[in-house]
Amino acid sequence: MMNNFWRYCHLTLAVSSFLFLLLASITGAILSLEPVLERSKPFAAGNLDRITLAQSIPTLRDKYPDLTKISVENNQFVLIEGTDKNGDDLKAYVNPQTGKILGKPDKKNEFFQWVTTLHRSLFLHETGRIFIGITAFLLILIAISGIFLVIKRQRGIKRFFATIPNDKSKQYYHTVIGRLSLVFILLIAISGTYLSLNTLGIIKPFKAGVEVNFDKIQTGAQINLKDFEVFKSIKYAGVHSIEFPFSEDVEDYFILTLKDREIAVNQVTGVILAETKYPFSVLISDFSMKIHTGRASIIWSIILGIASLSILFFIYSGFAITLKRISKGSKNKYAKDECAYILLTGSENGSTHRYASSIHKLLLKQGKKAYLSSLNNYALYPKAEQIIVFTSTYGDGEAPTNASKFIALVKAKPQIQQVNFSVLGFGSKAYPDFCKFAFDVHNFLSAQNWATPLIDIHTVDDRSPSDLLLWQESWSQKANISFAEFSNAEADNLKSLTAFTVKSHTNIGDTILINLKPGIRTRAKSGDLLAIYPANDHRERLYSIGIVDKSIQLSVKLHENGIGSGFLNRLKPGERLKARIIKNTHFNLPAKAPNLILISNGTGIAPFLGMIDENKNKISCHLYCGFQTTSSFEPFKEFLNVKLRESKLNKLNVAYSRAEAKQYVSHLIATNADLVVQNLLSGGVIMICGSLSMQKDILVILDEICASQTEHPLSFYQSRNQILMDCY
Ligand SMILES: Cc1cc2nc3c(=O)[nH]c(=O)nc-3n(C[C@H](O)[C@H](O)[C@H](O)COP(=O)(O)O)c2cc1C
Repeated sequence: MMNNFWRYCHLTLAVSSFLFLLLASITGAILSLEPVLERSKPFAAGNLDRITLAQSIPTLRDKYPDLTKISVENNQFVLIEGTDKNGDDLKAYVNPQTGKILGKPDKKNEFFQWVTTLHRSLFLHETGRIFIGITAFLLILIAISGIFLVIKRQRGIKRFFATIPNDKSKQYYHTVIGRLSLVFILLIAISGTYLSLNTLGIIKPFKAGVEVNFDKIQTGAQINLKDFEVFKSIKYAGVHSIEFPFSEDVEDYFILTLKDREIAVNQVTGVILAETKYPFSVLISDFSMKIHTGRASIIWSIILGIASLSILFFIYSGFAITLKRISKGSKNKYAKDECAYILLTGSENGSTHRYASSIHKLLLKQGKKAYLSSLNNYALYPKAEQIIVFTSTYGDGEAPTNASKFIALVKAKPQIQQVNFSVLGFGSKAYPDFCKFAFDVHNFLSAQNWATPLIDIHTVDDRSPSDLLLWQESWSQKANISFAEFSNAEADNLKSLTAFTVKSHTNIGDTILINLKPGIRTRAKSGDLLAIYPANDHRERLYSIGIVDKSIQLSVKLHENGIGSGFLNRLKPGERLKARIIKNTHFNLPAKAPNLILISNGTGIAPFLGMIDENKNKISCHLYCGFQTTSSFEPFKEFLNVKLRESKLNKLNVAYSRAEAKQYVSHLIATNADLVVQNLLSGGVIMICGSLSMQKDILVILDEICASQTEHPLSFYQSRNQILMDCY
């Protein structure tokens, strides 16, 4: 919520000041060149922090007796004014130690003068200055809201400069360049605002000047200027200007305008006649001027120029990001009340919405009545058969802005009729809470009595084509929607087939166990999927595989009239099968898990057989599997007993739903809550494979265990890859 607040502030301020900001930053970038060009002139005296007035004034006076003023300008230019020996006006830059003339001041560059006026007042005098002042103030607020957005995005101030995953998006560059330049922009904005307050008279200007008490001026023997104590103690670097006495009369005196005070000095005795220290406001004005104009140093003026240019980039990228967000809205052909397919999206920057939109188009092309909207527009859908949620995750595993109210809306308005749902989460594993909001939505919908999962939740890491393909495959099978006309070039490339040889084929009851010899170049892991095309057409069937003794093992339940299981059932040893492996990386044996709990029902045990066989490090591994009868467990019994003896499996727990105690695997989990807690708290992994209804029951139990016995909800562990699921 806070994130939205800062985002809306940032956007509103940027929109309201956009034109003036554009002008101010273009002119600011141009003006930052002025000090650089000035500095290139050969008038700099150098070493002004070492030369005292006592070392300089006698020499200059000697050389130029009618000197009236010395000014120290930016870039260490020392300007003298007065009249020369011929009585002509003298105005020149000099070396203060030798008096050598280094050059004459040029007329101020007309172009820079023009740009300066535009920058300060837009040629609108007082009105323009007010607009520019307000713009500078808004820029302070934009920079502050930007800083808060970066802190929020980076999950804390300490991680302000931590790496941001580079997805090459405008948002990435907006943030990365932003955090480098925000502090400089803030300084430009604060100093600009202060200067505006000064010129507009809102901060009362300080009346400079020293008041000399003429009655107290004393005369005496003329002391040489080089011996004036006050001149000895003041260096050029601390001087703005020195006004010389008008005549030799003792009542005329030197006026020294220094960085922090003004003093009057007796021209005969060298005594300080009066001194006025500047108030803090003058020092701040002076500092603001330096900061804002870049006159303090050439490096600073270059930084200012870059910061001004970065504002132009922010204006461009900020508006591009906003336009992308706004353009997410698409027109629906059918009203929500007449649609069977409801596609709801949670998307901050539009990529998730674009993918959902392409699925929407696919459905419309196939004559389906489909409706696309954002999760926050959730409503009652009287004709809905399926709700498909496509959502990204933001912040600390939070909902994107257009999905923040979804869960509350569903609670308030449950659907009347039974609806199937599926959730596709978009996220990035670069964040600790991978797809957390998608898990939250999936778990929440699973617990609604009107909602039944059509397929298991799927996640997409950094828009991975293979992850998308995996979802497409699963969803298209269950929803009976062909993706043949769905254009996704990268995904299509993954579709080439390989030949596998059948090594063994065993039927035990209604279970078929098949071992396939992989091709030389086949790379497969337990938990990956094997896609087969039983009718040699677009119809595809997917089976979870286990790798046992280097061969691919399938455990398939034979269904009456099942085209996939029927086809596999007819295979004979030695025959070749054309199929392809689909990587299912989210369901492979985790490399670093300290312990494992494997939960399956029916042939969902298939990938676990491979994983147990792969458990060469003998990490603690508990298997909970559910079967209908003791005979359906028979095909796996011997293999698992061997693994128990080899210590690759620590404990085997079997539940029979139609024999013995008539239990489901979920009952076994409920009675072993302590093991679940131990596993989760020690960073272990729980893997679930089998039917969606079993998954639903298990998730309810895990949710209760997490809520009552750990500090975090279930989705916390899901988003940290501690709960891995592959159900169908
Ligand atoms: C500021 C920020 C925070 C993010 N936080 C997460 C996160 O906590 N978990 C996650 O899985 N992905 C996170 N992501 C990645 C996005 O969810 C991912 O890039 C997604 O594809 C963006 O989809 P969208 O363009 O529809 O918003 C984050 C991205 C950004 C820019």
